[in-house]
Amino acid sequence: MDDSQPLLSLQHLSRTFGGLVAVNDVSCEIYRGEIFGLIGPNGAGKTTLFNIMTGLIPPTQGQFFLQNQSLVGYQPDQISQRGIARTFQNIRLFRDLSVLDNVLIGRHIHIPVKLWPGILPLPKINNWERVARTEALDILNLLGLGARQSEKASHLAYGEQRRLEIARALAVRPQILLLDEPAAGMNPTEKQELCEFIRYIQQTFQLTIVLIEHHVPLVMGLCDRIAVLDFGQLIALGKPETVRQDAAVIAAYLGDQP
Ligand SMILES: Nc1ncnc2c1ncn2[C@@H]1O[C@H](COP(=O)(O)OP(=O)(O)OP(=O)(O)O)[C@@H](O)[C@H]1O
Repeated sequence: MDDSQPLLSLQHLSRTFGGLVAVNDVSCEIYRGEIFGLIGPNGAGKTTLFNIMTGLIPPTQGQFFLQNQSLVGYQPDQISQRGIARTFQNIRLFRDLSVLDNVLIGRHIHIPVKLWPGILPLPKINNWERVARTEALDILNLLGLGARQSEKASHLAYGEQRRLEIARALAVRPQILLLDEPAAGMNPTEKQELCEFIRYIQQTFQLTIVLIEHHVPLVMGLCDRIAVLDFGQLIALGKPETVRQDAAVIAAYLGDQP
């Protein structure tokens, strides 16, 4: 693919809930390999935009494209198969399943239909399972969780659970990873480690990353470009140093930030 072309293109996306305009005519383009930040005050529409991009809710208006293919109307699993994976603001793990099984669940969207039981012989299915387990374990090892593979997810520390959520999203083999407030609930040291971790997975898995984050120093230090939403509208888009000095952004959001 030509890297001068956007990987993800949002075109005039809007979403209303009753009379409330949660996302209002948002257009922007995200390029391969970027770490792209999405910031804005509470209720600005950030998660709603993620929910649209992952097929959880349809936009009221507008389109979004992955490599020129419109994904409006696609279900979450179809979008995931095409390369967009996400984590959630509140950790959503299967707490009673093992660490490894949590990652395998992410991997299972790639089971080819022809491998479903009853269609192909058992050895083929077993082979697929073996490959899936090896890949899942590779991801866990890369994320420093390999030694914990058999433990229940609920036994992991908070920061480890966040990493496990990311491991599960990576098992989808995404091109784009959407992280919804990955630093929520972390102390300053953990936030610093998270920054390094995000850079590490971006390079190791050749990802494009879009992250929602309230911690401004983290976003400014980590992201290549930042989009700022306010009352559903895109009020600024650019490099961190440009966005930081934008009068509308300071008035809407940065004024009371550290
Ligand atoms: N399913 C829904 N039904 C009704 N209103 C909704 C729904 N989802 C979101 N909203 C409203 O849409 C607006 C945008 O919400 P959203 O969660 O996208 O904001 P946000 O920028 O992610 O906020 P935060 O930083 O607090 O997570 C809010 O006013 C919210 O109450």
